[in-house]
Amino acid sequence: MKNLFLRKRPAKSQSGDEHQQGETPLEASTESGENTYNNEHDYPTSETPLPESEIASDEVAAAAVTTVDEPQKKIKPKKDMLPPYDGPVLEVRNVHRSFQTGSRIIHVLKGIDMEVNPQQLVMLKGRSGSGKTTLLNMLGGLDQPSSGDILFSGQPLQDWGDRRRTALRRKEIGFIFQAYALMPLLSAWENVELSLRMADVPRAEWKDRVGHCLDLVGLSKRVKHRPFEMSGGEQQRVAIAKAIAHRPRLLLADEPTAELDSKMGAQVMAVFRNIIEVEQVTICMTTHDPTILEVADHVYEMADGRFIR
Ligand SMILES: Nc1ncnc2c1ncn2[C@@H]1O[C@H](COP(=O)(O)OP(=O)(O)OP(=O)(O)O)[C@@H](O)[C@H]1O
Repeated sequence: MKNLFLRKRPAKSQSGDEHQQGETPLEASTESGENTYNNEHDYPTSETPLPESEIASDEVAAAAVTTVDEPQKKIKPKKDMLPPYDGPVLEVRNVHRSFQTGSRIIHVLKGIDMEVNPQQLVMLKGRSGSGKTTLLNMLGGLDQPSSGDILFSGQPLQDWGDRRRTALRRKEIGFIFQAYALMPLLSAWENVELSLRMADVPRAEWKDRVGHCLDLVGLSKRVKHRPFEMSGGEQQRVAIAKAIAHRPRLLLADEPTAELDSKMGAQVMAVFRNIIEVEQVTICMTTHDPTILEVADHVYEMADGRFIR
């Protein structure tokens, strides 16, 4: 596959080795045809490309999936659930996870240590069954370690009750899945709006926020499409808009490009880099795909429940 990413950043392994970087322009196309829908939600939709300093080449400018009509605004993450904290978004210390199936105990995670810093794109790679999803579930408070600590913005999640962890997930974390997880009967706009409803964002803010998020992922002209009327890449970009709508600090993505071809996968990764800048979000994702690793700031490689690099 060609190198297709919008920005060039060194990817570091846990040992600090830097991956070799080449020219990595985003491939010059979008996967969908002309828009046939009008914007009935009355929000801005003109298509000024990213500033020149933000793009790698004219080819990229032609392809930019992240079009905006105003200089992009930096949006500060909410601080309502957590006190201000300058340290890592995630600190994982000697985490183990075992499951009991019948009389058997399966030791899946065997002493994980990691750190995810603000506005980083961190990838977990490894073979099927190595423990990536198990770890990701714990990072998002969906599961608890058998032992060890996970700190979210300095707060020990294991000391929190279920209700507080659920509130944290709703307000501070966005989830993206391999299979998009969109509501099939709702339009792109309504899917993103649903996320704001779930996070108790005041209704008065919905219109601007939904428009902004769909604009950020390059779908301002597809707001009325329902999932089955969109390509896989477009559906995943709606899922990203949905995941960031409530301004989470952390985005967790489980194999977000696994169902996509290389071009659409590259567009998704370009969107990830853009939302890190604009929304100041931090992203941790799993992948099998070696071709997307170079867009990461840091890569952790897992084998049999441990990091090997
Ligand atoms: N709830 C559970 N009960 C028993 N075993 C489990 C449970 N969850 C995960 N496992 C086991 O833990 C191991 C790691 O699973 P996990 O899904 O984390 O791997 P993965 O690296 O994400 O794989 P893939 O890339 O295929 O998604 C597997 O052997 C799996 O069967």
